[in-house]
Amino acid sequence: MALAVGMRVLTRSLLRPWVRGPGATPGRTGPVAGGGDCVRCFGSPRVLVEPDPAAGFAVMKMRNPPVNSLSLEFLTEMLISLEKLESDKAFHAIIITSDCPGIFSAGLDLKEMCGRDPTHYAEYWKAVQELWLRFYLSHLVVISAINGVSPAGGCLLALSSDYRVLADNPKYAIGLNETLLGIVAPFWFKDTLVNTVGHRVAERALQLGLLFPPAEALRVGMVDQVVPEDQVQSAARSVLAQWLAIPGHARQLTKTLMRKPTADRLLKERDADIQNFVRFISRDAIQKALRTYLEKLKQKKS
Ligand SMILES: CCCCCCC/C=C/C(=O)SCCNC(=O)CCNC(=O)[C@H](O)C(C)(C)COP(=O)(O)OP(=O)(O)OC[C@H]1O[C@@H](n2cnc3c(N)ncnc32)[C@H](O)[C@@H]1OP(=O)(O)O
Repeated sequence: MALAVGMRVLTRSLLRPWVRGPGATPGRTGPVAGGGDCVRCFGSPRVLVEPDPAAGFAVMKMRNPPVNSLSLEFLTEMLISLEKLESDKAFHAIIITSDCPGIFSAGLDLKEMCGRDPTHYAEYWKAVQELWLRFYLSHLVVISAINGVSPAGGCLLALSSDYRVLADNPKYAIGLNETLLGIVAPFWFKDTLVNTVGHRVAERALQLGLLFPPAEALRVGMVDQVVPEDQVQSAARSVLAQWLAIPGHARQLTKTLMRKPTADRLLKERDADIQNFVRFISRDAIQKALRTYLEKLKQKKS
């Protein structure tokens, strides 16, 4: 409920023509990454959408610096942008990528799960569920152009796409590393991984909290393609052509056929999953583990 209200308010206030660059004003043209001008860009503070309606797709750039952690506001803005693209018949596909150098997404925002009250945890988890359901079941072709590291929730986002292109940089590890934080990936994270890499690889990866560097990620099927870093966007665009050449209704129905049973598991027990999350995350031992992990991240710097 709170999410629905929040989304309505944000839709009105944030989805405006978006123009990049200092001093830019809505409605004017601004420069876009990779050169050229972006006349039709729109979005919100944390999500830049570069549409190419003639080609039938848009690029959704995550820019929640420093690490694209999936805060409540950021999740909400992503959902709104996705909804806008899904409701426009000009778009058949999106490419998700990052505007934060070296980071695709650091996953769920640990600050949303630490030191807050149960009402907040419930609202946050509902938004996380919603993001996964919307991306996983989107009728659009969703391609991830993974141009940075993507642990845990960042990996889940990539796994929810139809196709993953990863930049070949040994630092750009991908995986569900929850156990390293002392937490447990919920069943729908696990199911999404199993559907991608199979049961055995998922079982080992989940228990050990493995983060796979590009060559390994390709070998186990976590990603579909590894390309030189400067080619990740162009490779994503090239592969899109193959997906868009398939009759849309047939591809969409097939996607639903493949994914709906997995999504239905969560849909059937959504409230119970929220209660479970709130109970789990509120435990003193879990709060302590998360605080320690955040502290370690800080200490790494000094
Ligand atoms: C029954 C239910 C069970 C619960 C299930 C919960 C499922 C959870 C899923 C998740 O996604 S949990 C999050 C997992 N993410 C990680 O483990 C990544 C942690 N971050 C990193 O490893 C690194 O930050 C990085 C992404 C590799 C980037 O490294 P870099 O050296 O470039 O930056 P840092 O100096 O480490 O970080 C900058 C800044 O950002 C803060 N930060 C990093 N990650 C997060 C995060 N996930 N949430 C919130 N904040 C994050 C970090 O603390 C730094 O902050 P400051 O020190 O500058 O204040």
